[in-house]
Amino acid sequence: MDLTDLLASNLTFDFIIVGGGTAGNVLGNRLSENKEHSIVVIEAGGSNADVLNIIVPFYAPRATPHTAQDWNYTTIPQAGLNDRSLPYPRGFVLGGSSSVNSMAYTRGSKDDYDRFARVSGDDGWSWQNLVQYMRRNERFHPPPANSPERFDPAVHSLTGINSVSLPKFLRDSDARVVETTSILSQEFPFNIDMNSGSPLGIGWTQSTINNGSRSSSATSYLAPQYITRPNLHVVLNTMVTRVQQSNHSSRTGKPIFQTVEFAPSTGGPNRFSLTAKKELILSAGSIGTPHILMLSGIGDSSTLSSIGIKPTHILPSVGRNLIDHPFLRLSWLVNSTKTFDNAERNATLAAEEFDEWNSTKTGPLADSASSQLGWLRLPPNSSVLQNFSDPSAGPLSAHFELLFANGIVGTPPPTGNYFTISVAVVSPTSRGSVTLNSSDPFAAPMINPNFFESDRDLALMREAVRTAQRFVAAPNLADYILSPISINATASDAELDSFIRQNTGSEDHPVGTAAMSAVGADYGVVDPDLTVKGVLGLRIVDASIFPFIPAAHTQAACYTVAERAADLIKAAFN
Ligand SMILES: Cc1cc2nc3c(=O)[nH]c(=O)nc-3n(C[C@H](O)[C@H](O)[C@H](O)COP(=O)(O)OP(=O)(O)OC[C@H]3O[C@@H](n4cnc5c(N)ncnc54)[C@H](O)[C@@H]3O)c2cc1C
Repeated sequence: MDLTDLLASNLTFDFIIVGGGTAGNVLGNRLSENKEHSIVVIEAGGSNADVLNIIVPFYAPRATPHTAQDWNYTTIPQAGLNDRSLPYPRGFVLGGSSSVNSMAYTRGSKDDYDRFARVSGDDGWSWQNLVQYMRRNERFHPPPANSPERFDPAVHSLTGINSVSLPKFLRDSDARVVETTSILSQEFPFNIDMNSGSPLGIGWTQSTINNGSRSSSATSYLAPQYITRPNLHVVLNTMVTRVQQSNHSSRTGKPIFQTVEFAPSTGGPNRFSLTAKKELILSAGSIGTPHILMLSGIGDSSTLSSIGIKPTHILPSVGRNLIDHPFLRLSWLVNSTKTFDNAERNATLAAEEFDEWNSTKTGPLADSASSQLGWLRLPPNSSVLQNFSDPSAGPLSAHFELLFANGIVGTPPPTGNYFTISVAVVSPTSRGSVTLNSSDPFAAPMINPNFFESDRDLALMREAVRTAQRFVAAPNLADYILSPISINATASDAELDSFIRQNTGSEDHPVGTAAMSAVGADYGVVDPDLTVKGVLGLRIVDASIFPFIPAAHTQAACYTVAERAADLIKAAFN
């Protein structure tokens, strides 16, 4: 429904969920399992249906940035990146970032979740206790029985809601990458299944793809059999402008924040409001959630007062602790004509590929761009680890990631064929922020991922690049790799640092801006049950609550958090 339908309906709701994104739609689905509970999900963006750049897996890089499905944010100038500002995509559409992301589905390591449990003091966030929720999320589509060993069946669930699958269309670089894992097995071991809790090594990418089309929280958790539930309502094109105190508890005196104020996403002066009968849940993501909290006066009181927002509840951690993965693409000219650069330059070939996808949901467009991922740690004797303490969650967590692709992701140069290894620092120590310079809810917040604030992250990125350069120097790739188009393996550290600062962007994984901490901690925004500290009626369920960033792409963790949160909410209102 749209806002007009909602206003005309006079409906009331037990649960109001702000943001129909990755986490929000999990909650919409799970909470509406109880027919007695009425739910509304309020989403700022529009429908995901019929948007080809969302549906066709290989078109994912076209879904953002700077599109109608993107919030079109830009970071503030990054001191660590030669003062460049970066595009900072977030899904502005039903399904949120799960509708526009690159679909890699990586849970992360046991250590990542055990650190969540340690810092929150709640063992429910440990790997062992979360596996059941990972399995509720995942509906794995095993490849045909005769395909080569590319996954461990024991790791996967066939009965969850969100489709996950392995690449179906084999690309020219696939066999070369896998062969290198046996030729250089010491440094680049093959990992049969990176979702086992022990991700280290190189293995096949698992992606949120359902028979050749994207699986997002909108296509899975809001599939027709769920969205037609009479107690589940989804309102599109409606921007939540703040949350408001509706009452206070006569028993504890604590303020109750169960009212939400909203407006058409197109803007204008009109404001409407609804009060949840049971709970208001923010699932607006790592940028949207702290933005709404601060607009509501929940945050650091002096900063809020300085931009004319009346503080309503003091929680200085709101918007702090922004953590993201710095990301850099490296490409090499190769001695092969079978890369996906060809179709980017040849309209006839591109049309043929689209026709194949359109008629059978197969072919090169039915998979994402990256068929293998690698999760690697520095060797224990690395000088980086001698100069800095280990920033990872533990010995099972990677320091950096390699993403392999059979061509240039995006627009290639006019001639040549390419192989790409993108690299990312996945155990970063830099911390950034989301702040406001305006009380106008339609003004973008100031986003500062603060890349390379920490020298340790720059040192890790340097090692990641050197590692990718060693990978392409493998003897089996000698007649394949011709020359680097980005940076030479002979570059000095200073030259490499300068290249990194000039070319690094975001892997689009912001987390941590409304972080969970232990009950009674003097920092953090939510308690381990994800309720906002010091108030009643308000909970946060999205990537903003992560206290640390997993050494992984972040959607699987986000789905997992939302699945557990649904159980916590059900338990609280049973
Ligand atoms: C381009 C891109 C590529 C990525 N690639 C991968 C990948 O390959 N693998 C992976 O695991 N992760 C990837 N990620 C990250 C992953 O998608 C996110 O971590 C995850 O989806 C975040 O989920 P969320 O629920 O926290 O937020 P979102 O899914 O972003 O949901 C937030 C929702 O809230 C809505 N909203 C925000 N503010 C308001 C408001 N004021 N009123 C109403 N609605 C509002 C938004 O429109 C959105 O729908 C990528 C992200 C992007 C953007």
